[in-house]
Amino acid sequence: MKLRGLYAITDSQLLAGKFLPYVEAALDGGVTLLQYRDKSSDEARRLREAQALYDLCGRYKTQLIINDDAELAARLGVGVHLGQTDGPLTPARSLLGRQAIIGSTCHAQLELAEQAAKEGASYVAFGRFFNSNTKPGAPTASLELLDQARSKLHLPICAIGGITLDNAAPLVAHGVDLLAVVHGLFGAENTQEVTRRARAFNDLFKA
Ligand SMILES: Cc1ncc(COP(=O)(O)OP(=O)(O)O)c(N)n1
Ligand SMILES: Cc1ncsc1CCOP(=O)(O)O
Ligand SMILES: [Mg+2]
Repeated sequence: MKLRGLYAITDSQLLAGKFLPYVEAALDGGVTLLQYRDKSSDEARRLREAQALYDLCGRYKTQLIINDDAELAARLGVGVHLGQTDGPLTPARSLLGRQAIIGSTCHAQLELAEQAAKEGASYVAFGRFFNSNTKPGAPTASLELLDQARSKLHLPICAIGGITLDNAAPLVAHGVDLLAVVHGLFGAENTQEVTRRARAFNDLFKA
């Protein structure tokens, strides 16, 4: 499966009280990957919500990715996204199998991406590219880094951090395969606007 297009990421605070309708609206507009990102330690809620997303993704033929938690991903039989402090990639690959999508945060460092590629990552993620409400302190990455990554890596490249419809086009022009978005997608006033934004993000890959 080609990893290219919109990568929607949930946010428990932003989506409080409208979690499933907003996610479904995004899937309706077209989502290549959906990441369940919940930084709480409420395991029961995490399992319940991840299961609900799994069911929804099944209906829309979208791939679900769990942030941080390879055990939960294994329980559901889906992919995982691992940051630099979320545990090593190799055991996660053994746990989840050859087919599973495993993503790796590489901040703004090409060396981290090369290492992740060696360890069997399915995609590498750079960012943040812009000011982010969700993770203001994330290290900043540049378009030049994307150019270097594109020429050195043979893996899908994901960009993250403050991405909106107004600033995403240059990222795609510099070789990004996946646009990972929280606020720029789910910070919308209503579900119709979420769907419109999802479609518009995907259209950037057709230009
Ligand atoms: C697609 C994607 N890219 C980067 C991240 C950030 O992961 P990490 O650095 O582990 O930070 P948290 O998201 O866990 O706070 C991501 N989640 N998804
Ligand atoms: C998880 C993460 N990692 C780097 S920036 C970021 C947050 C992305 O959210 P937003 O699209 O709202 O900036
Ligand atoms: Mg993490």
